[in-house]
Amino acid sequence: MEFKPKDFPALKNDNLLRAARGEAVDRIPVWVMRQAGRYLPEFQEVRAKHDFFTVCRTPELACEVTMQPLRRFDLDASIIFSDILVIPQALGLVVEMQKGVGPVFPEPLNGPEELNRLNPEGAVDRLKYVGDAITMMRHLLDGKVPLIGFTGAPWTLMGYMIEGGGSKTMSKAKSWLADHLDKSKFLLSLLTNVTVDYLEMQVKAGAQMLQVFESSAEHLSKKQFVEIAMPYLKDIRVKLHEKLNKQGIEIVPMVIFAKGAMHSLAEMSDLGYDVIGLDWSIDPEDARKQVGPNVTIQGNLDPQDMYKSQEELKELTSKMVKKFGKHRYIANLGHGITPLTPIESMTTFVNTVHTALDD
Ligand SMILES: Cc1c2[nH]c(c1CCC(=O)O)Cc1[nH]c(c(CCC(=O)O)c1C)Cc1[nH]c(c(CCC(=O)O)c1C)Cc1[nH]c(c(C)c1CCC(=O)O)C2
Repeated sequence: MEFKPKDFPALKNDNLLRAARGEAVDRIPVWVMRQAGRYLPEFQEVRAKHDFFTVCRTPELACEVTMQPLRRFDLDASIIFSDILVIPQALGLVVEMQKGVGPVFPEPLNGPEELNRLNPEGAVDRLKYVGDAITMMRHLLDGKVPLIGFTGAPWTLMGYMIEGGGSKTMSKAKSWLADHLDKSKFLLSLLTNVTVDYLEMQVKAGAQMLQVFESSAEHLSKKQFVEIAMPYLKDIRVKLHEKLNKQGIEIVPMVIFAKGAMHSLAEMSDLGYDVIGLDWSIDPEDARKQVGPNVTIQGNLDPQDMYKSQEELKELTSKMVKKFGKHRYIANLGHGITPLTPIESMTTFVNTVHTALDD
């Protein structure tokens, strides 16, 4: 069956979007980063049969795993199954997902002289499969909950492309910043432009909210984050809004999640994003003070708390929700759910968010 990005079923639960826009909600919306993932046996089953990026590139498979957590838990959002590293792939770099290792680039960018290996021409066309999965998912969701699209932020993508995978120190990527700042900025702005086109494509395909993952912000000093990474985060928001406005396309809420950058919440609240994602390192009340009243905050239970007893988890979740309150708040973990998380912890987390303010 072919799915077209039109005549989408009406949204039945729009609490996520209302929270993002600062409107009143019926209940606190909750979703979980990496909610489609290895802690679910049905996800493992799909992965046993198909390579990671085959799942990303095959809309039927991507939709199946996107749907899996929604069948089990009373979530208020879905997030399309994909990965932030599809952009480096579309630019021409090979990325493999290796069992027990994570993403690996057999041939990373070894120096600024290799920037000409990147081919931004037509990159977004090569990511059309993500749009196809989004459109198919909007129809399959039947309006149950909104669908979130996402991307990696420029600095985080640059880090993976230079390190060739995850890195404890990001020392190669940071040495680009120190020794080749102009070339680094060239790369960051190339990634920004592709990202803007990519997010535009996702919105046209049916994404109803967008999250930008700056997961490697933790490797930068505050000064580097503010002076080097943040201007591109702003550019993404400004340029995307401009593009959508020009075409008369409705703007969707945007979330910035910069892991390890809780030192710059006040600065981030000026970027014009509707929602700021919090990592688990910061106290809710502290975060609210720093971002002010006009931004929605999302987070931020420590993923490790999902391994505690169900009673403790309930207690911690309930305390967190009470601190955040119902206004301008989206509940989530403070980073992705980890593979050995007991499934019942997801049920406890989600249901506790929904009932925490009842008494
Ligand atoms: C840094 C990053 C990546 N990918 C992503 C980030 C940013 C979020 C974060 O900080 O965690 C984003 C991402 N990756 C995945 C999603 C899917 C949507 C969702 O359910 O949230 C999302 C939003 C699937 C995935 N992406 C990956 C998996 C697990 C791999 C597998 O199935 O074999 C999933 C479900 C693999 C991946 N992909 C990446 C890494 C470092 C890894 C390996 C780490 C790990 O193993 O958990 C890059």
